[in-house]
Amino acid sequence: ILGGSTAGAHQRPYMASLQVDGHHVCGGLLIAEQWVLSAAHCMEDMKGKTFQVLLGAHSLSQPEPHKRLYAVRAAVRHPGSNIETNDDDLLLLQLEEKATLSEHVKILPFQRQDVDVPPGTMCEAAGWGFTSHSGRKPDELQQVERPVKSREECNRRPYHDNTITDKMLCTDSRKKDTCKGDSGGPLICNGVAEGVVTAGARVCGNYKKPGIYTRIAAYVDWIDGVMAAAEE
Ligand SMILES: CC(C)CC(=O)Nc1cccc(-c2cccc(CN)c2)c1
Repeated sequence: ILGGSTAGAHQRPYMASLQVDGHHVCGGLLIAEQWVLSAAHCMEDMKGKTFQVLLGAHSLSQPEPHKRLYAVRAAVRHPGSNIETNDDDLLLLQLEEKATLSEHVKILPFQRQDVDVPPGTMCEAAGWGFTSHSGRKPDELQQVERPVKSREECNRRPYHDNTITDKMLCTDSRKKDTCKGDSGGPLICNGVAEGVVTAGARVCGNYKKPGIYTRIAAYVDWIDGVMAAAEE
């Protein structure tokens, strides 16, 4: 997160850190007791290694009473996701067991109505991604407030030039923005998860490349279907 601030400890108890070999790779959000939603791009460069999911954390390094690392039983990428585009950039992770919910570990409701967030709406992103262009990594969860940018404007040059689909949304990225390591985390508008951070143009804090998020409401059927199928 560029240009943001340290979140209040455990004020965002739905936040997940996706870890490989004990290192933070991507963010995620707890959407059900046994399911974390994240971004499909986070599985690149995994080289067959496995994810673990850290819940209940504020600091990545310090021991915290409610911090717990969960093994992943299943990782389900959206079938439409691919490395060339930002399309369908969603990943569902089934935890090895149901998460123990508490004041520090809570489910975040996501938007189920497939209606665009009005441009200008102030939303929040959070994550343990880079806090500088030089790639500084925070130990404590960071957050930033960003206004939604209309798809119509976001699709113009010099912005994303007609690559933003109805299943994506944009936020202004001047100075304050998401960055590497924030992928997979939530964009929260009025207390509801509306988006999942995608790497987009893989640049940060440049007003010409607004932040791109996958619109969760456009994938409700897929999300419900994957979770239901695992219950059978
Ligand atoms: C395996 C993946 C983690 C590789 C990857 O994501 N790289 C990468 C590099 C530079 C910026 C970003 C990035 C992420 C989230 C938001 C943004 C821009 N808002 C950029 C992402």
